[in-house]
Amino acid sequence: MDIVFIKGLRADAVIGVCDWERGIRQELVFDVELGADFARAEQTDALADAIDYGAVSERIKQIVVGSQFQLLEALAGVIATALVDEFGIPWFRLRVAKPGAVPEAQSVGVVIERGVRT
Ligand SMILES: Nc1nc2c(c(=O)[nH]1)N=C([C@H](O)[C@@H](O)CO)CN2
Repeated sequence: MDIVFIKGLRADAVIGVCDWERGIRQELVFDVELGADFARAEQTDALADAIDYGAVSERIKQIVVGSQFQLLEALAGVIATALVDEFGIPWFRLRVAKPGAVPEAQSVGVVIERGVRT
């Protein structure tokens, strides 16, 4: 399987379970690996035959800035649904980091993986 990746995509959201988090926006950082088969894009050299990392990035940002979840898991789940339903991606791994949530940690967050990696 080939991979299209997005690393360090930043977007802010209302996110968190604590009262103080409900009234602020916090920056989240996304790393995404998208499974692909490059065979057709290699032949045609056409973006239409590739997973457009720009379009995927824009969609993730759009979801994030409009969201108000408590848990990172819930936000990741909505993004996962979009990756499957709107982009038809057969396998992906999505990491959502919330820097600063645990001051003693460099970063914390969640990783979800969906689909079958071939
Ligand atoms: N698995 C998770 N654990 C925690 C989350 C979360 O979204 N997923 N969130 C929090 C708080 O919002 C924290 O970031 C601030 O106190 C704690 N644990």
